Amino acid sequence: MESPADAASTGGQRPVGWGALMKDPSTAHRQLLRFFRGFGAPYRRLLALGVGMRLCETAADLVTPWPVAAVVDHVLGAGGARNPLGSLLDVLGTDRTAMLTAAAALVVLVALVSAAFDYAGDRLMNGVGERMSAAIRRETFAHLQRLPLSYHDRRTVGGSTSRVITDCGNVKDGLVAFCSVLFPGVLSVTGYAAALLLLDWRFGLIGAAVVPAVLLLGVRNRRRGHRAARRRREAEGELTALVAEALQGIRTVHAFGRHGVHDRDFAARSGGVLDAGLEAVDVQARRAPLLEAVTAAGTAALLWVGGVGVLRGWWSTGHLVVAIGYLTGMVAPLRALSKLSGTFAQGQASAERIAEVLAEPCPLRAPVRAGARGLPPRARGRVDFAGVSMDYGDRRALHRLDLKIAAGERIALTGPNGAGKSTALALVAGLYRPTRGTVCIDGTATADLPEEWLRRQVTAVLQETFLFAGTVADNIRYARPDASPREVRAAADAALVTAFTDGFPDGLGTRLGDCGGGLSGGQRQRVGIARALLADAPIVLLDEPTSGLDAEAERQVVAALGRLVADRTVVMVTHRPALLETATGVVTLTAAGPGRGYGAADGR
Ligand SMILES: Nc1ncnc2c1ncn2[C@@H]1O[C@H](COP(=O)(O)OP(=O)(O)OP(=O)(O)O)[C@@H](O)[C@H]1O
Repeated sequence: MESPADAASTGGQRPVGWGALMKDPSTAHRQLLRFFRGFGAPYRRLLALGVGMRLCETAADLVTPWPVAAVVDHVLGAGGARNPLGSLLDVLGTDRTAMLTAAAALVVLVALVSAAFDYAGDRLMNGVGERMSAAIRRETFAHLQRLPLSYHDRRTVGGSTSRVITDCGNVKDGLVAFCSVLFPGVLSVTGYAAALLLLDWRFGLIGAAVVPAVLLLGVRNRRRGHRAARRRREAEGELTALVAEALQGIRTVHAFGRHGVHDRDFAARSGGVLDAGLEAVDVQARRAPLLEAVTAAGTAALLWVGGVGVLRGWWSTGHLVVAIGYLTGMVAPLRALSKLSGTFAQGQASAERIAEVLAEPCPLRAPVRAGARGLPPRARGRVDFAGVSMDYGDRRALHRLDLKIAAGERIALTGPNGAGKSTALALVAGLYRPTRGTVCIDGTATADLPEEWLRRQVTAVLQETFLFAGTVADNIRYARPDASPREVRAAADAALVTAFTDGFPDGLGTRLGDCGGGLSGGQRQRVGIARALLADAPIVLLDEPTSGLDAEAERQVVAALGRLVADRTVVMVTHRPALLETATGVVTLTAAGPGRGYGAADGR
């Protein structure tokens, strides 16, 4: 099966969406493993080496009780045979102190060997767990970023952040627990059970009875644990979304003094997290006493059977010591495994939430269509709307728009609020797909154009320019990361950015705060224009770039825009006369009446 990473990077659509996978929850975890298997593929060799280390560690652990048994049988004189180390001690003759010293040294040596393999196994396998989860996190973020705006319109920023950070973190915890506890634990248990069986079939039967009993306890309530973990993750995601929203709107919260409203919302949603958390704790806690009872019963049975066997001379005391050592060794990882059920339930719930994101079809990563190959590096700039309708869900934004814009024309779209002007711009940029009809650039539908090519042909200055934390120059260079400092400076000069940054001590190197804080509205717009100038695209979209500016700021922004729009196709949305004057034609989108959509009246 194609790995998620491959699927995403090649733009392949996965054969089955996660929604379909989840139809059968009983097999969901297996399907989930298959879904994520591709992330482990590059680490097969490391994993194989890690498995080898674990096998050696298990082998060393199996030797651990034998020196003790040899001491009991050969040094303390309990008598007995068939202890492979006993004959080794016999080499030392009758010097019991030397035998004791040798046995003690052997205990230390075996422990050291086991610890060394444990260390190497942990390094290798946990490293693979960490690397796999880092790859999953990278892929989730990369995929999420490229999902169409229609996906993001339906999600909160906090919710999506929580999937990339917290869910990927939980998957990492699950993977590391798998590598460092589950896998070595299963190896140890299997090794101890097999060794018990080899020691004597009666010991083996007791060991073999303990394993399924403990495993049954592990899977008991698994569904309940999984449901609780899933609910908890959903509630935590909502909580993150709530915090992100309140902090994004912190100025409004302060301005209206509505902290209490957000406190109450937060407390209500925290209640959901708490309930789910308590349920998960309950599921976990119920297992502990049952597990103790099963292991105590197993030990008691072994002690009784072993004791009877020693009394009747079937086995030596040393054999009983070894058998009890094996059973104790077997129970320890089982106990650790049962404590991990919460981590695994949480990891599975989070993996499902990540799989939901990765299973979202991503048209922006679709392979280049044959008809779109051989495009010129730069479009001429003709834009055609042919019978374009656009619905956001069941909300109609545009209805049958027909509009032809020749290369080099500067068309202003006007019309009442909600007439679909911004939607028309978004369609030219290929940010949405029209519900009906086509938007073409130089005769090719945007839906058929490669994403990268389209991005090079269209640039935009929006009502509010979003700036990232970093320097002013970084923000301008965002349009073309390989631009030289001279090109950045030229764009900044042309957009009248240097007119204000030259007054700052660090000039274009001035650092902006989070989300580009620290500049006025007009200054931000000029940085946006410099960015668009640097992109040097043949088609420029302007969405109310001067709204909200005072007369002086508007004059400067319009002057800067004059350089951006020269010799380019421009589609602008504006009501401001200063900008309208630069248009070569005006098209008014008119509401055709409630529920009947909108039409276009071409005012050219
Ligand atoms: N992301 C979205 N999700 C759902 N509905 C949307 C979305 N964007 C716009 N709409 C709806 O589509 C319709 C057209 O919106 P659009 O922003 O294109 O109009 P506009 O003419 O640019 O309005 P304005 O002049 O107020 O900016 C409106 O009814 C709006 O509520």
